Amino acid sequence: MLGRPKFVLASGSPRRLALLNQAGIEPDALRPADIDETPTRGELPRSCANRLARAKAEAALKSVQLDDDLRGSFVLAADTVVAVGRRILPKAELVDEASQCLRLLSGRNHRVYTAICLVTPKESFRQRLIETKVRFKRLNEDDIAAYVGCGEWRGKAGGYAVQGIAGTFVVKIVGSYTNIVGLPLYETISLLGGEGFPIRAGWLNAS
Ligand SMILES: Cc1cn([C@H]2C[C@H](O)[C@@H](COP(=O)(O)OP(=O)(O)OP(=O)(O)O)O2)c(=O)[nH]c1=O
Repeated sequence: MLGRPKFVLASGSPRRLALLNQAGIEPDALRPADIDETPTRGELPRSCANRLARAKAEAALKSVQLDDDLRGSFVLAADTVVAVGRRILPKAELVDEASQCLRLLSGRNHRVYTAICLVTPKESFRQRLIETKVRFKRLNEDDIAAYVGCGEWRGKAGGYAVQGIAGTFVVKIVGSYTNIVGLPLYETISLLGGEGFPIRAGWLNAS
């Protein structure tokens, strides 16, 4: 009998791995893609997320094709973009960037887009774009200074981590919570299941 098809996660994000594990999927390999994630001039948030998820999947596929053990795997990549209107917020690395993001997000709605891109063993590309609307409470300068001091925002789109202290800023979420953290589980699992990946196989040892 053939075993379960192999699964490669094209991501270096510990959050994406943890979310997949939560769904009972243990990747056979991680192939983070080292690509330039700068939005192009005037690029809209949805297009940016779609383009980067695809580019990450393509880069990982190249490395999978060169690996005798992994050839023919499912490959999954994702990209998360936080936006206020048409404006894409950076993946904050500096205190100033994070503070500016939080000033923009304070007391208003923003959108989090995660694009997922799945490459099937036959090398078809399947893509989905998921949108979540988030409303933050009003943040004053003291709130912002205290938050940037905690550091959890580093490397995160929009300069915050909803799964951390920033969860206390959330007044309302419309849509998928896991989409904000970086991998929309319902849509990811539906996509994988629809392409014949045995989703429930990993549920046996869950506790
Ligand atoms: C908004 C938000 C984003 N994030 C994270 C998810 C992603 O890891 C990151 C957005 O950057 P991405 O470029 O989507 O992902 P990444 O560079 O971290 O990982 P890779 O490209 O290797 O897959 O921000 C949170 O963890 N919590 C949040 O609330």
